[in-house]
Amino acid sequence: MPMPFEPQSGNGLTRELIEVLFPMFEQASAGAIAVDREGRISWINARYANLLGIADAHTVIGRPVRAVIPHSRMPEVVETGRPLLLDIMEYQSQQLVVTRLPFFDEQGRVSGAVAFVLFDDLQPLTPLVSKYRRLHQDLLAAKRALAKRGRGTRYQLGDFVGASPAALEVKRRARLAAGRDIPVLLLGETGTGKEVLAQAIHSLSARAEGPFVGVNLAAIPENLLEAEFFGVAPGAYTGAERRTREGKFQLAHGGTLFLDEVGDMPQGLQAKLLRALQEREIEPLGSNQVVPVDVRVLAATSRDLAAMVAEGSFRSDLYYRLNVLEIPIPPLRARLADLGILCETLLEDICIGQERVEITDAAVAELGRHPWPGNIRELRNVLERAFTMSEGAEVLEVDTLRRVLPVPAASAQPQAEQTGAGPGAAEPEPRPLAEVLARAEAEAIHAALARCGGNRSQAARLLGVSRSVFYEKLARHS
Ligand SMILES: Nc1ncnc2c1ncn2[C@@H]1O[C@H](COP(=O)(O)OP(=O)(O)OP(=O)(O)O)[C@@H](O)[C@H]1O
Repeated sequence: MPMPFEPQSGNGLTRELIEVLFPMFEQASAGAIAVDREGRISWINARYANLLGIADAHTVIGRPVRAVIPHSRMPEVVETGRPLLLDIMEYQSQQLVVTRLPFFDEQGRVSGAVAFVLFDDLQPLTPLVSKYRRLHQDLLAAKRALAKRGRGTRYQLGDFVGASPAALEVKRRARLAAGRDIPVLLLGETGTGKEVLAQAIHSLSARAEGPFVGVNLAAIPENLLEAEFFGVAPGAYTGAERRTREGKFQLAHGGTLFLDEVGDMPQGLQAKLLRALQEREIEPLGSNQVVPVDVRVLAATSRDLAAMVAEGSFRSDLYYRLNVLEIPIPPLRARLADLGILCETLLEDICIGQERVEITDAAVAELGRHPWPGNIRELRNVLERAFTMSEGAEVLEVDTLRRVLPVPAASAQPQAEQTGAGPGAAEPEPRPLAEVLARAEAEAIHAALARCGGNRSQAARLLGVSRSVFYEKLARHS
């Protein structure tokens, strides 16, 4: 050993190539072997024999390669005449990365094959393998998202996570709602999953193949709402487009119209919406023609709509029209039994394409002490921040969560006061101004939401900003 390598004969290019490449490959590889056209070992170098734990290489010459290396694919190469350029082969507990090439005689017939072990352990390939896995998972996630978007929705009923009695009751009602073509009113604080449920009801309903169109009444300036709902006829007013602009009603024709924050609908529009629902037709702005529409309305609000009816700020006839079936969704603090499963599901989603992270029971219990004014949206946000801060740790611990949980409004005090240290003794670490401002803004938003029991219109008023500015900031910090 080593024995000279002598392919019995070869046709031009292949033989030349093998002659040029062979010494290089043999030197650079962790082992090399050759077989004849029957798949019997005709040559093996000392390094490979060593790697396979063969004390005397001569003892294997002439033996069928599979008798020595059970998972070898050399017989396949000599049979097909096709190379296997990159393969991972198991040998006992090892994984070997191998390349196998056939060689030919002058008549172009396969006369044998050579194989090189490129790596005898996968460690050097780890960055490549994990990048491949990440890309593969990203691709799967993108395909799933695309498939759902094709139907206009991203959520199914299974996406409303929870097994507490309260969560099961919500799902029972959602199934009931899906089976009947009636208006449904979803009641719940911000981030409790009203939109998740609305989409799930649509996906389960007979209108599933039709469009799902959502409109957030609190996020659209009042003067644009009517055009947004009913569309605009060509040249309806100075500066209006020449083409017809379709409103949400037309866009939702044959499907479902989801009216989010319906409690924020101005009185004028309430009357027009009621008419549209009763007559099943609409009149685009600037047009004197009515257009028939077939939509099923799902409405949602975080406000106390019954109280608004009692005080006269919401039309009672519209309220009864929308509220044929009511689905109250409890806030997260009222179904803490679901916290564990929610964390698990949300973390799975957050980690897509990256290493999976778990959460300890103690950390879940710590989360249970927070009031969650922003509900599941806020929980997701906290877990995302914890995941980022955990810097590759496999488990989220209590300490990491304490660092990212918003400080409850009542106990938010300067650090020096909390530690009892004198002035200047516990100076906070300077952070970039943008980060400090963003954190202060997020905390103010959470504190306002907590104070108003999740009612965003009230929270916006408390902070002295318009509803649309509040929504925009809420989305940024959620
Ligand atoms: N039960 C749930 N299971 C899993 N994820 C949920 C659940 N409820 C809400 N979420 C997640 O929380 C986020 C907010 O949900 P959604 O937009 O449906 O809430 P919402 O009640 O409509 O909020 P808003 O009133 O502010 O519009 C989404 O990322 C959603 O995926």
